[in-house]
Amino acid sequence: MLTLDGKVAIITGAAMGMGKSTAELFAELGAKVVVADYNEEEGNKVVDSIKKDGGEAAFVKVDVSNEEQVKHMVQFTVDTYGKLDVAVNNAAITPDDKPVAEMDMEYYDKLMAVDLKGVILCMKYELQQMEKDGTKGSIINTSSVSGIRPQPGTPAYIAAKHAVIGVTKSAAMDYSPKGIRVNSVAPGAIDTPMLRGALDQFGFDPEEYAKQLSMLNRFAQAEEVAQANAWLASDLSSYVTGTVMNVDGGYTSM
Ligand SMILES: NC(=O)C1=CN([C@@H]2O[C@H](COP(=O)(O)OP(=O)(O)OC[C@H]3O[C@@H](n4cnc5c(N)ncnc54)[C@H](O)[C@@H]3O)[C@@H](O)[C@H]2O)C=CC1
Ligand SMILES: CC(=O)C(C)=O
Repeated sequence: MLTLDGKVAIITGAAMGMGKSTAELFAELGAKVVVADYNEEEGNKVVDSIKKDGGEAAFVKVDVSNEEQVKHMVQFTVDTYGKLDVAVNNAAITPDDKPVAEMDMEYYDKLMAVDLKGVILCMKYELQQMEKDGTKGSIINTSSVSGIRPQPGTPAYIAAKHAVIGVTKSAAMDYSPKGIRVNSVAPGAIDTPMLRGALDQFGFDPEEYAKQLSMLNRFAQAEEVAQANAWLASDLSSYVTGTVMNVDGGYTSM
């Protein structure tokens, strides 16, 4: 049976979207959850709702692009729940919206700092903690179908999401001998505030876009990505490391 009973998990970007659904599902499956986000108000609402449903959760404010704050996030987790077993490095900002020759380099720097450096910083301190404690943990980094099969006009996001897959494989290679598994998840079109924002930005019709981006002809709900995260976090995936799990309704096979 899939259970996260007894595990302590950090989920970044857990105030909204897939991070929120992942935090809620992990708590339902028995994990103690650290909801990590820079949106304090929404993050605390997620904690309150988990606690109301009988789960265990705590909020920590973090900007994942800030090394000191990421270090604090991991220390907070250990101070609050005594250890760290699982991390879902999911926080990211919205894709850019112009081809390379028109790139806004200020937004490029901002996006890279959150969507790539943020994932690396989180792994750095999570791995240090797991190594120190001898924990055979599981780390899941959120990439995207954009890390495999690019969409037009989003070069910075595509670069970051490809690199998330690369750095996941690098960490898997270095830390699997210690029993720490590192995988990435590549969501397709998932109905979250980020996707709705991107559709607005490009003026795409949601119904048409869903058909183009999925064999199933629909957007996924955030819970459907949370389910993949839960499996990778659990002992049921004990022989899986260094992989990319596509949760995209078949898009990358179309
Ligand atoms: N929605 C979609 O269709 C897809 C999303 N993704 C990826 O899935 C992940 C989650 O995306 P969504 O749930 O759609 O996004 P969302 O925009 O709904 O939620 C992102 C969360 O990250 C937080 N966040 C942003 N920057 C942060 C920072 N610097 N430090 C801490 N927290 C920060 C936000 O406050 C928010 O709670 C992201 O990595 C995204 O790139 C990948 C493929 C498709
Ligand atoms: C937001 C995102 O990652 C998409 C639409 O690929």
